[in-house]
Amino acid sequence: MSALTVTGLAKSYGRTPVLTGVDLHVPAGTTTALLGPSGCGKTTLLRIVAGFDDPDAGSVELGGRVVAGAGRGVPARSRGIGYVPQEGGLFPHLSVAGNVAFGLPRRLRRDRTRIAGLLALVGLDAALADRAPHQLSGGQQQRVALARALAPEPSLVLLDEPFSSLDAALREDTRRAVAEALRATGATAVLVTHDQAEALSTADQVAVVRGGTLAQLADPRTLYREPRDLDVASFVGEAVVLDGAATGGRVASELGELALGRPCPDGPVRVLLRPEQLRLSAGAGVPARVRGVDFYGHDARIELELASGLRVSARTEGGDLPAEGAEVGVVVAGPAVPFPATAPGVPRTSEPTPA
Ligand SMILES: Nc1ncnc2c1ncn2[C@@H]1O[C@H](COP(=O)(O)OP(=O)(O)OP(=O)(O)O)[C@@H](O)[C@H]1O
Repeated sequence: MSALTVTGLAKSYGRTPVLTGVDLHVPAGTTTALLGPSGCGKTTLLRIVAGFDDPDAGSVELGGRVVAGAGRGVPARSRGIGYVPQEGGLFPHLSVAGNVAFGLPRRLRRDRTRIAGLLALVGLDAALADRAPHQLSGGQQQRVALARALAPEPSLVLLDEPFSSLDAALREDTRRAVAEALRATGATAVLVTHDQAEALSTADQVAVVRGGTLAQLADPRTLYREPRDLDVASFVGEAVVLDGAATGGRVASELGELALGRPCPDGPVRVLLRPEQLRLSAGAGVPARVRGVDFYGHDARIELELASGLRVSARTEGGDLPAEGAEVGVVVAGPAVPFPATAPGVPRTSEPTPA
């Protein structure tokens, strides 16, 4: 498996710039998720890496070899890249074994042990080997597609929204099986997704694509806890954003005096909290009115209205939930992350309701 390095990559379609200078390094044996809203250029980036499209500028290096840019263009078939498309793309006239064998060198195509090993790798029983693709669930089809992509031991595996057509339960199982198979083979992989939970839970690092470039490249925990700006913060999870005044590493805010997660100059500041940091407490904390309760089973999202009319979200375990209209106390756990008071594009959790 090889490291992937993308440098200064640019691509326009007609006069519309799609990628405007992407720098990305994926260390060998790790998985990077490309996360971004629809139309931000994730697939375009993946297609250039795969060799299906050429960049206008910049380069792609695989294992230290330039495969695109700088006057070079190694054809897709010679890059040693495995590709898993959105919906499997299995050959309908071949059995599961036939599909997986397609990825193997000719001399190994009849090796049932090898094929069973690849199916086991993606969590599938060898008994499925003789089925046709249409006799499999969507999740099983995606696992077969991954087994086929891994069969030739590619230098890099690209997965283009591989779980997007699956329903929630199947999606989670398939995602986990794919992540385990990638880890077990030491694959270098790039996963395109617009699902932040999928990106955070699957990848070693997440690249947030915004405006044709990378807004941030970081490991999942850093990205969630220390986003570069409030736009990234709200893209990778729900954000509670408050204005306040910082003094000596603490900030006075509408949710009381909060500790700051990193140093910032004294003065006006805008801070980020996550809804799971807001704890409801009877008889303690800052008073708030419950304006909505979304019950999800394992947890619940409580919409709270603060004294100023600002609405914020709390995430709590799904057990003892307050009634709508109830007055509760809010206590904040853990530090707030400071941003400049003038941070652009600030996504307030909710605008204050008019008086
Ligand atoms: N072959 C093409 N010709 C013209 N425009 C294109 C072409 N391919 C993509 N685009 C445009 O480039 C932009 C980026 O598309 P791309 O498919 O890379 O986005 P994406 O982030 O993968 O989106 P999604 O999550 O919806 O798949 C879009 O505005 C799209 O309409």
